[in-house]
Order: sequence, then structure tokens, then C-alpha cells
Amino acid sequence: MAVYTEVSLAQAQALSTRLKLGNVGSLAPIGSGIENTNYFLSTDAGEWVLTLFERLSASQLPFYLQLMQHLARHGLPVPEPVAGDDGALCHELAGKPAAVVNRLPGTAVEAPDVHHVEQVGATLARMHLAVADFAPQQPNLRGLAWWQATAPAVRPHLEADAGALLDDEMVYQTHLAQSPSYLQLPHGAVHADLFRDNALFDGLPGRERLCGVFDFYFAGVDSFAFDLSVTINDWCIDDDSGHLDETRADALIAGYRAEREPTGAEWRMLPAMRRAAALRFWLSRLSDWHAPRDASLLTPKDPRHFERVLRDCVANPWHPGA
Ligand SMILES: Nc1ncnc2c1ncn2[C@@H]1O[C@H](COP(=O)(O)OP(=O)(O)O)[C@@H](O)[C@H]1O
Ligand SMILES: N[C@@H](CCOP(=O)(O)O)C(=O)O
Repeated sequence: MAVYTEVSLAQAQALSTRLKLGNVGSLAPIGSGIENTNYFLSTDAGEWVLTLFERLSASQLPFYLQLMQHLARHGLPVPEPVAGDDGALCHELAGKPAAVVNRLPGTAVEAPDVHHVEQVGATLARMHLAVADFAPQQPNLRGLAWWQATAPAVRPHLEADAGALLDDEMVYQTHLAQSPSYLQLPHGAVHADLFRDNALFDGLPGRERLCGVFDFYFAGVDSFAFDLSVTINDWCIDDDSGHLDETRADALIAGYRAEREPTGAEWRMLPAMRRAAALRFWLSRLSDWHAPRDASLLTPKDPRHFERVLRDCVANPWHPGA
């Protein structure tokens, strides 16, 4: 259940009035999601999602909300935050920072096929192109510095073989981050968490269209190759084994290339970036599992999945088209 802060109809109405969205017809808690309090909000002006941020502070939010606004205004299927009279996208409700975004249609796809992942690749590429003129800067707060701070905290909880894998990968990624090839990678504001549960599809079975990408609250400036790798590592993995499904991965890459051609450095670095992406989510899941930020607010996900994915990335580096 993802309602940590109760919002009354009167509170929602006050915010709706402030944002000129008219009378509130209904306010319904959203039962999925793990980070924030979310409500579906229906007003005279339309259908919205009201989010109260439980972890992020008001100072961190403008970057995420401005990125969503930027992408939506560039024609991407991204929810656009509603601005107040002063232009601010972040508001305050029940003592928490809050945002109201338009509600997107569709449902999440748990078992994607090539038809889904091709669209995901194309949309991701369009997002990478669209941030060329996005000025705000905020680093990926789940990047190398965070891995270096987190690895020692979770290390004591690991069995010997998992501990050795973590040690080796930290050494590898630390060196990699200083390599000329890494430094050549194109960077920009990226989603950095485009998992299956953060995208919505609409339409008849077999002909669904990707109509929504949301949950930008792990976004930050990082390499496009890292973002692509995060996406491949969720959409194109066999959940039972942690192995890459190359048919889906080829389709995702084909969709991506239809919109944006990766540079030579991006092609070369993709195997290493897939390792980085697997490490990032292995570490965050380990951290949530063993050293929760706030146990009462979090439903931890299984870290062993990304340990398996990382092992597979190391043992079977995948070069698209090879
Ligand atoms: N703009 C939106 N349009 C439609 N549904 C949304 C939108 N934003 C969030 N949701 C719904 O709310 C759920 C929780 O959102 P999410 O951002 O994943 O929460 P959390 O950040 O707490 O993990 C999603 O699974 C989705 O069903
Ligand atoms: N995608 C991450 C968890 C991020 O949480 P979200 O529900 O806000 O997307 C993972 O699977 O570990």
C-alpha cells in the first residue's frame, strides 16, 4: 500500500483550487508504488495523479519535475506537472512536498515481447535526443559515489562468493569511470529507472502502444549508455534465470537505433554499462534489504535477482549485433 500520508478531500480541494483545476470529484489512493504517497485525483479540469514525496526534499524535486515538463513539451508520453501561479511545479500538502501531474492512460506490461521493447527503445532514444536543450543539472544520485558509499555498508551481509563479486565489480567500475572510453560517452538528464513498472501501454492485445513513462524520481545526469543498459536489464531479462533474452535486447536496440544511433564509444561500452546498471540495482536492493532507509515505508525487492543479472553480464558480455 503506497499511502503513507492521508490526504483529506478538503486538502485536495484546497490544492486543486490553488492550481485552478476546479472542483474535486474524487480522490482515490493508489495501492502500488513503494516510494511515495500517490492518489488518483479527478477534477473539473481532468484526471490527475497527486504525489506526496516521502523521501525526496523540496530542494531536490525541481530537477525531476522540470525534466518531466521538458519531455512532455517535447512530445514524449511523460506526465506534465501542473504549475502554480508562480510557475512552481512543486507544491506543499499535508506538510509534504507534492506534485500534481496528468494521469496517463494504459497499464503496465509484466511480460513484454519484442513489440513492447522496440517501442521502449524508440521512446528512450527520443528522450535522449530531447534533453539536448535541457539546462538543469543534477547528478545521478545513485551513481558511482553512492555505490562507493553503499558497498561497504552492505558488504558484511554477503556470503563469500557474493562479497567477492561485489569487491571485483567495484574495482572494475571505479577504474572504468576514469577510462577515456567512459569519458567519451554522451551524457544528459536520463530517467535511470525505466523498468516495466514505470511504463504504460494501451490498446488491443498484440497491438499495444507505449503511452506513458513515469516515475522520474531517480533521474539525473548520467550517460545515455547507462540509461539504455538499465532499461535492457529490466525489459530484456529472463526473470527466472537472470540471463539476457537476446531476441528482446536486439528488438529494444533496433527501436532505439530507429531514433538515435549510438556512438562508437556507446557501442563499445555497452557490456560494461550493463554491468554498471546491474551493480546499481543490486546495491540499492541490498541497501533496502539490509539497511532500510525507513523500514516502515519500504517494501524491499529481492537483491539476488540483480546479483544473477550482474553475474550473467560478467560471464556473457553481450555486444548487440555480434
Ligand atoms: N502519471 C500517471 N498516470 C497514470 N498512472 C500513474 C501515473 N503516475 C503514477 N501512476 C500509478 O501510480 C503507481 C505508483 O507510481 P510510482 O511512481 O511507481 O510510485 P512510487 O514512486 O511510490 O514507486 C504506478 O504503478 C501507476 O499505476
Ligand atoms: N526499479 C527499482 C526500484 C525503484 O522503485 P520504483 O518503484 O520507484 O520504480 C528496482 O526494481 O530495484
